[in-house]
Amino acid sequence: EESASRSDKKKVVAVVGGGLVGALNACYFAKRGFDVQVFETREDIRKAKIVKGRSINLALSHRGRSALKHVGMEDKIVSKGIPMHARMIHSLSGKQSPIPYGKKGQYILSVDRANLNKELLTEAETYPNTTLNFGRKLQDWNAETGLMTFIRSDGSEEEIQADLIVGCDGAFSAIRKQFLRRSRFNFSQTYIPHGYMELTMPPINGEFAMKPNYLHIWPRNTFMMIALPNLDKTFTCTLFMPFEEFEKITTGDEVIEFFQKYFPDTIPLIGVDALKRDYFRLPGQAMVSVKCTPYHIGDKCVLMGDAAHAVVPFYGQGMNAGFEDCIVFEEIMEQFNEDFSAVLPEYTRVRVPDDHAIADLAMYNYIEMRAHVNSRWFLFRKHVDNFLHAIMPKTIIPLYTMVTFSRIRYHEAVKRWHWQDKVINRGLLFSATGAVLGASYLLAKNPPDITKLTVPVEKLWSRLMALRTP
Ligand SMILES: Cc1cc2nc3c(=O)[nH]c(=O)nc-3n(C[C@H](O)[C@H](O)[C@H](O)COP(=O)(O)OP(=O)(O)OC[C@H]3O[C@@H](n4cnc5c(N)ncnc54)[C@H](O)[C@@H]3O)c2cc1C
Ligand SMILES: Cc1cnn(-c2ccc(OCc3ccccc3)c(C(=O)O)c2)c1-c1ccc(Cl)c(F)c1
Repeated sequence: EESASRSDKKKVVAVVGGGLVGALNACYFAKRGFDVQVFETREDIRKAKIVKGRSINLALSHRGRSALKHVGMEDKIVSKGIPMHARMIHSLSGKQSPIPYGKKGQYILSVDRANLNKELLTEAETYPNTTLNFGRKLQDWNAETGLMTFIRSDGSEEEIQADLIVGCDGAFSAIRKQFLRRSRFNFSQTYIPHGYMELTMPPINGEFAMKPNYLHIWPRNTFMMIALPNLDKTFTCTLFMPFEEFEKITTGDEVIEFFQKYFPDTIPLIGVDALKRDYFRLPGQAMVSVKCTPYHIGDKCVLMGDAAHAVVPFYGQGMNAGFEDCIVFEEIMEQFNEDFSAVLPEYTRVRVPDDHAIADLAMYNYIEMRAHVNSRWFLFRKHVDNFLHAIMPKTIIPLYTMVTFSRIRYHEAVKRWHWQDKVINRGLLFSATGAVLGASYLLAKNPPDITKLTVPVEKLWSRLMALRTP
């Protein structure tokens, strides 16, 4: 058994998983002077050949930026991100309607996933007390002794001891497997019936095919598509659709027929041949929601990122929540002076309600968008949000704003959202009652000739309800 501890003065922290959260976490623990060992299944992605046209991007917002800032990485990552100041809602007719996210400084950033991971690994490696071990897949580990067994790329086994194990090995975490064997460990996993597929929208004459500083959204109830810009002037489009719909489309012509029906404006932008080719490159990918508690075992192991809480991507918060895990853990390490026996239980107590809240919010968004949201309803909802926020800025803060542009704890944002809903409903009830009483008084005083009413009330009502139907 090989002991990883090089120096007796500082404890050994093993970060399992060198993805986005693991790489950032390595920086946090290294900054504190721990002897950090990162173990990642994949080979070093910085040495892998560039896979052209496979740029996957993510929306980085305030929570994630705050976590990056703490280890001095915010400016470097933001400088390679593309600001998206508003949503651009695409209607079926191809009409594009921008709705700002908020005040000038409130924008989200489209960042390249692979580059972000590489930058964070490189930053972690700049700490002399950090070692990155690639080609290591965690096979098993012992919660009492902290002894881990890794399988190397050549099939050989390697045993490593650590004082603290940080499980950042994603939604299908091997670290979490041990948790599942323990009493009073609560775990839920839900696959949703939708899948996702990424398609690339190339530049036209060297320029972006659409306006770049927007999160482009095509809300079609059951079907949704988004597009985020990349530095190479392409857009990465993500199509969300039920697996049974993916399975119905089996030929290139059926792909075009489908896009003609739901996303006609994107056909000339993505290209007929590219659509027919890229659509069959990979099948629709699954999306899973994982919730569990507690996040720790004794003073030995803690889960962070998707290993602790995989969320469906309908809020663009998965990575942001995982990054915020790092900064919350850091704050508790400071508070309890790095005493793991106090830090780990406190981290579970503080963080579980928030990560469960964002998991629920993301699922709520998915269900809400799938059921009601077409372009008219999306526009209506967001204009109402922005209007109420404009007239009562301290009282009404849109939920999306609290989640995306603040570090209000996720579960507090949900509580406030419910409170605001009550205020609005009471307000609407009050003003509706007032309007009815006032109108009745006026009607009683001088009754009009109702045959001359230009737009009968039922026509108004049917127009409002039409916003909700596709
Ligand atoms: C379609 C889609 C769109 C998304 N869009 C956004 C967005 O816009 N904004 C946002 O904030 N989030 C978004 N997310 C969520 C985001 O991708 C995840 O939350 C984030 O990648 C989680 O990071 P992680 O490091 O916890 O896990 P991962 O990124 O999954 O990294 C886990 C790492 O652990 C390694 N590993 C796994 N098992 C082992 C093992 N046994 N031993 C050693 N290493 C192991 C893996 O190789 C991987 O490198 C999206 C997700 C999806 C699916
Ligand atoms: C990647 C990313 C970053 N943020 N968002 C996001 C999510 C939801 C939103 O509103 C929900 C709503 C609109 C209208 C009515 C109810 C709810 C908004 C918004 O307000 O602009 C933005 C996404 C995203 C991810 C997947 C899909 Cl499918 C999608 F459309 C967007």
